Amino acid sequence: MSETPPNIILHAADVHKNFGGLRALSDIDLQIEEGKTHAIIGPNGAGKSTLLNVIIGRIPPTSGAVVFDGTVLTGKAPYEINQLGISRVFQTPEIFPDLPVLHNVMAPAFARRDGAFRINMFRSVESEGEIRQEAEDMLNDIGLHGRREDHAGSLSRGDKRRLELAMCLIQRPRLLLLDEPTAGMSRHDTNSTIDLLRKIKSSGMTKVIIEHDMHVVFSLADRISVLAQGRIIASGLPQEIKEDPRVQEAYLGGSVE
Ligand SMILES: Nc1ncnc2c1ncn2[C@@H]1O[C@H](COP(=O)(O)OP(=O)(O)OP(=O)(O)O)[C@@H](O)[C@H]1O
Repeated sequence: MSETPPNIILHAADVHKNFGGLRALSDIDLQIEEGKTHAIIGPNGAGKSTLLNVIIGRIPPTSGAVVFDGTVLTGKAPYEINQLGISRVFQTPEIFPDLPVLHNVMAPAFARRDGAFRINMFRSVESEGEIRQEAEDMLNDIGLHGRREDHAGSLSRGDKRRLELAMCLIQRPRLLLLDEPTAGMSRHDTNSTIDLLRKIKSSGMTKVIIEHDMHVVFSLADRISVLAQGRIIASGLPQEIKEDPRVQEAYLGGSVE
């Protein structure tokens, strides 16, 4: 009996991006399988953030296209791409610093339910028991429940990142893009974030993760693609990538562990 072919939920096809004379991305062909965690690794300046920005519509590619579940994303505005079910956790957390932590998580849950943010949303917050409960459960999962009444701006950098992750997860995206989700976190917080990301794996959410920390990469990734100087030099299972001499070479002769 033949195996069912994997469902490719995202395909970046023949993507190129030039910044003036600089070729930030060349010949990118990246296929992301539905339900998997796909890590993109590579040295500084390899083009990882540029690739993520092309996927979410923040940067138009010079040529090529990105297709999500049969829909061409290229040319769409970031909010349209978000409405298709793609969320991204940024390197610099995008939160509402003057609002309580709990309301930060409730806001995107309202947006998911209503399709857009409503100006006076928080007037009806207390009556929105279901959403409040969902947000509280999410804060419990992410370890921030004890801080729910504090202003988000007062959180540590690592906690702000976890809050932003909660804000993305509560939208229940089909594809979650994580740009160095554990940067700035202590080892303890990094490990709890790994645990949380593992936990949501069972929900079937597809994740693309950019990460420098190899402990995080090898704890989470089902597949890894390696970018170097704007090109994908290797793509495969974690063990294959670990043993690939081209990857070792791209990391300046260091070992990938
Ligand atoms: N807006 C921009 N204008 C001009 N050059 C840019 C721009 N954004 C990125 N670059 C350049 O494109 C190349 C790829 O950058 P990018 O930030 O995508 O790499 P990266 O792999 O994410 O690096 P890091 O791991 O350090 O975050 C770099 O040479 C960078 O200087």
